[in-house]
Amino acid sequence: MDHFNYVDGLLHAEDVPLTRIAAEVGTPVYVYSTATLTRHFKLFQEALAWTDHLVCFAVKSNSNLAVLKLLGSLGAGMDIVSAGEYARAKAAGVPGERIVFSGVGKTAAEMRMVLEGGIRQFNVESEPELELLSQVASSLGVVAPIAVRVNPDVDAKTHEKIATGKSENKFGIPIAKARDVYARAASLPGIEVVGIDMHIGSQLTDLEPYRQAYAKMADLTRALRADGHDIRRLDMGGGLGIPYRRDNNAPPLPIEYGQVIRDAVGDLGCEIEIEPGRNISGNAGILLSSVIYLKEGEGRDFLIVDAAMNDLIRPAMYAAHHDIIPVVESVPGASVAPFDVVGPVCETGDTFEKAVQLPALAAGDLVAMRSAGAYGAVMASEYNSRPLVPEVLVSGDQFAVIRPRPTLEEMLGRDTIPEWL
Ligand SMILES: Cc1ncc(COP(=O)(O)O)c(C=O)c1O
Ligand SMILES: N[C@@H](CCCC[NH3+])C(=O)O
Repeated sequence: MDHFNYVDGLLHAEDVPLTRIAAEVGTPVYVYSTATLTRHFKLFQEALAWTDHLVCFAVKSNSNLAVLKLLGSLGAGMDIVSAGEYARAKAAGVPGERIVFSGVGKTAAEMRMVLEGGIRQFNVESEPELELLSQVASSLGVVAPIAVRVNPDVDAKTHEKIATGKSENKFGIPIAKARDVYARAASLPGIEVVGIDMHIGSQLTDLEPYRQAYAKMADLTRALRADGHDIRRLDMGGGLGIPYRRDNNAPPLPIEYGQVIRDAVGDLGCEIEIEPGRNISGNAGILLSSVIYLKEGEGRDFLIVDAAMNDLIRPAMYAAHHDIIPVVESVPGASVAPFDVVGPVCETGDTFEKAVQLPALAAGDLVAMRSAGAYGAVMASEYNSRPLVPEVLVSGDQFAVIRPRPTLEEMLGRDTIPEWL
């Protein structure tokens, strides 16, 4: 359930008609709902209510400070993968003890920064990273709490570019090596083992891969405890999928996912961490866009809109589907026709979807691309020198611009021309 609905034939974000946002902010623009973000976050809290837990929002999915502030104020922790995301989480008021640091390529500078600023745990992804972290922590005279990210060699059954739990993927330490790596970790200065971490992929629509992975995690917990390690936290990763189409079978709910976790590791007495991103932010956002032209092609008609692949790259990058709907609801029974919905960028790949059934639209009419709150704005660029797409947050009948559209002057002002040219 989200909070983007037709009211009297006009698409609203909560109580705000999208026409109002388009008129005041212009298009293209991302629009997020505080009510949906809040609801989705709370569903995860409820799913883990049976135990001590921390829901760490995956900042990569939507890193706007206002979004982080909202979730942080509800009690969310943050899963971060860079110094930039750490700085954002802190700027949004999230304390270090609620931030976990994931990623295969953490640098010494990043380690230093988070050790000085406060961090709940490093999810260590390789032996060289472990050695470097030990050196950095020792040089600062502090102890780095760690979980080792273990690669369980499980097929997450998702798009190959976002599956992370197979042995051929770059992530984590092979599970067969885990006991050796933990032994090494325990022997290193500046390192304290606190738990185990896994993350097998994104947009999972089946719980079975989780079951397989978490069963391996339970076995590993017992083995590591037998080896003398104090495993007290289990980070189960993120990845629970969302419905991108209104009409298909919905993926499992957070409550069902929470039950899978409970069945697998509930008897171990560990604190549970999870790292959902898309499931919280994805359906909490839409990309609002205006029609520029209707163009008749040979055998097909194009709807040329003012959003493009630089604003929402998922269709071009993963052949991903986003429902595209008119902001003025089509009257039941009115004629619809197929349109290829495309942006202005100079690539054929700049196609949101082919043959979308839409009512007759004219230049200036608004459309919304749904399910765009995750991996939308965060993956936007200024390709074709198009200004970075702005973002708006709605709450009830009010809205605020939470990232303004840069002016052309601001964009030009970021480059410098060397004086010797
Ligand atoms: C380590 C880690 N945690 C959490 C996530 C969040 O994934 P999702 O947005 O699919 O929940 C990701 C991305 O797949 C990730 O790499
Ligand atoms: N960017 C991807 C998800 C990546 C998940 C990163 N861990 C997407 O849009 O589906």
